[in-house]
Amino acid sequence: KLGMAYKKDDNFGEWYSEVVVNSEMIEYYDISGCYILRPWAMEIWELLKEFFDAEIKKLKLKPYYFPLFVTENVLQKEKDHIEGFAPEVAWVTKSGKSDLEAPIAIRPTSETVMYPYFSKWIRSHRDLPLRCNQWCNVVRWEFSNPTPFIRSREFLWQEGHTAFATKEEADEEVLQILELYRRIYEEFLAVPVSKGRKSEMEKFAGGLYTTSVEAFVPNTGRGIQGATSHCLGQNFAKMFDITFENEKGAREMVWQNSWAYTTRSIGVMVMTHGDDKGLVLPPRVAPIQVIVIPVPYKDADTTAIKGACESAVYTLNESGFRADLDTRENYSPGWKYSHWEMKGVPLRIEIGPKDLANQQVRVVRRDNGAKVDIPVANLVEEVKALLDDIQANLLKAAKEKRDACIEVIHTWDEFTTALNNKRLILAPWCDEEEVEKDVKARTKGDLGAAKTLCTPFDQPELPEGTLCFASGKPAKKWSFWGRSY
Ligand SMILES: O=C1CCCN[C@@H]1CCCn1cnc2cc(F)c(Cl)cc2c1=O
Ligand SMILES: [Mg+2]
Repeated sequence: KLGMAYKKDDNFGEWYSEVVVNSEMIEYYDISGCYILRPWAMEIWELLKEFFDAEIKKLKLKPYYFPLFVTENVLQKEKDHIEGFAPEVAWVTKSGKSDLEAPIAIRPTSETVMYPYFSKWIRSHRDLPLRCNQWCNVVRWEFSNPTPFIRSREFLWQEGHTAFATKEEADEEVLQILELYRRIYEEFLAVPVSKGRKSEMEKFAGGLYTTSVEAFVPNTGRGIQGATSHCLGQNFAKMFDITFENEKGAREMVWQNSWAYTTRSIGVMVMTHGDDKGLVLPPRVAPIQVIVIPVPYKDADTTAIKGACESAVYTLNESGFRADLDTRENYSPGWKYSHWEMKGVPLRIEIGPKDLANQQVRVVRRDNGAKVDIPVANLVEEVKALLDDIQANLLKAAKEKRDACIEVIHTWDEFTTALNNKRLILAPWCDEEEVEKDVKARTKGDLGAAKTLCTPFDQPELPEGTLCFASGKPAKKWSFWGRSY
């Protein structure tokens, strides 16, 4: 399929659906909220996983796989943290024609699946730290508008679950993982994110505190949680009796963390960089970084051109780049240019008779369309420089766009104006939950209410006497507010 029917700035929702399908990342499925992830998406997921898994292995995480299914009474074990979630739990009630004795839930997350065994495995301080990670799918039967990658009823994630003897160790790991999430977004997906702490109302109810990396989608003016790293304190240790005998022979409860990022990260990247020609891939997550296309001429030496293409691909692959060539006879070069632009391939190399004669290739950048002729002898170093520049350029452009959306406000009127202008709001807040609830109530509407996105670790100076924009009480911190996904 060539060309886009929708423009990003005219009809963002339709544009997004079209990009993820035309770039061959997603195939729609006949169950609402479920999507087929095709190679162009899975290869990106695998590149992210390769980085993240190697990094957590340096932190001594061990790979596990726990069952998909959890019994009702085990799932209900942690009532207060799941009471709000009950409607989204998917249940298996039959096998074949016969009813199951008791319904079995499909995991929406794995605390209740894992922690009874943490209790069994952890006896002594010598069993700590326990560091468990699994790469799996989870199911949450949500009803709000399903969106490929962003909000689906089944998604892929990694979930880390760790246990330590001391709070200090847990606190440290929360931030180590959060930094890895920042790197996933900024160094791989070229998406700027803000590290911060969730409010008491927005945090994971079963935990002690929640940190997150928050992204922003300028086209919709909505914040979006990129990944989350919780300190659970000793809450689950108490609930599941996860205790250990310390060096002095006394029994203590463990301190736990849990953290995750999901295939949502791919959707955020698509929304951030895509344009009206389709997907734009940051080189570090591009399944193909360079596509080489022969440009045959009527009486040109097509064999020699094809040979030049093959040797360019070979040289680039030998140098560690993901290069491929498109020698399909049944498509014109022009068709191929549009096709690979739609798929977001960072660099296109064209080789025609003139290029052959001059021992050069024509390189075209997907991010800004710039064309440059480079000598075959300099191919590897020039391609490396271009890919590095594209990676940096995409992050820089996205950061500038996100920063241009940030509006610092001080009063309620400024807040509502900024909200209606699809801004990412930075506001002084008294940090009272009642006020957060009040803002939600006062901004309710069909676009959804405003909420706190996070309190950024990087706090601007808060002058003495600054008042909360919503309550007029003394402000305690700057927080990001806005509508969200
Ligand atoms: O965010 C993470 C990181 C990885 C492990 N889990 C935590 C908390 C997950 C919260 N959460 C999120 N969604 C849920 C949906 C549900 F249906 C039920 Cl029963 C529970 C939950 C739930 O606890
Ligand atoms: Mg949810």
